[in-house]
Amino acid sequence: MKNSLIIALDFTGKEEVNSFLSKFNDEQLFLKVGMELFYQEGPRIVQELKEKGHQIFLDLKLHDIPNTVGKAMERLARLQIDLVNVHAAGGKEMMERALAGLEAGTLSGQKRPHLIGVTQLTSTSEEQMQKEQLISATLKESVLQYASLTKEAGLDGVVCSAFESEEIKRLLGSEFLTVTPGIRTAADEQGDQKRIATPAFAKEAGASAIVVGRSITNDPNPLEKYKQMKSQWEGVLQ
Ligand SMILES: O=C(O)c1cc(=O)[nH]c(=O)n1[C@@H]1O[C@H](COP(=O)(O)O)[C@@H](O)[C@H]1O
Repeated sequence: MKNSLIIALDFTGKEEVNSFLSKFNDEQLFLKVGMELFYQEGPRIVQELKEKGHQIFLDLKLHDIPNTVGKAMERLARLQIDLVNVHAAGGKEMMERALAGLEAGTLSGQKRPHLIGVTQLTSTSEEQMQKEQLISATLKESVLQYASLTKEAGLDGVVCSAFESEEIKRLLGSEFLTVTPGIRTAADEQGDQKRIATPAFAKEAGASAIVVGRSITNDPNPLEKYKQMKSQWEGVLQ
């Protein structure tokens, strides 16, 4: 889990996924299955990717009443994924029930998937947060509050931007996971992301893992781009 570069498979379906992965010469990867792919293909896509030896971050960002999220997590645990998330905004009780559901659903002899809480989405700016969510704190304070709540609920870490990672680790300990999306190289398009950082910046900030989607998936040579970003993340000079 730690030090992983997780590729976001934000594709419309299995065919696109297979064509993308065929360029990686059987390399074992850490892959993120998100809403788009999961809603199209269902749990089977997770099983198929696991059978090929990949690790899976199932990014469904659950956010509902505690009972519903707890029961849903019990089902998701059966998929034997490596990492799964909820929205921290759902509250401490919801997160506690999510964890309990995940534990209840994990088969004996299997490892419980890591559970992390999404703080403020990397597509949210401070201005937007203050205006739309009526939060008068700074964005960093809001992320730290969600991170503390997530830790109190017993979760393994958070999703945040690279800009908040260092402080979260300082406050909540180096073992508390910070998974950071919104990763771009200097040449990449920002798209809808607001808090973007390079792989090297995320490494400096002590991030546990980075999540990269379009920078790799939209590149004409995804394998090369993956290797480039991975070596920047791992601190190898180009
Ligand atoms: O939970 C996530 O993975 C997530 C949280 C967040 O705050 N921001 C964020 O971008 N993500 C996901 O990370 C991926 C980023 O994709 P790119 O912007 O294309 O690199 C997408 O699949 C998002 O759903």
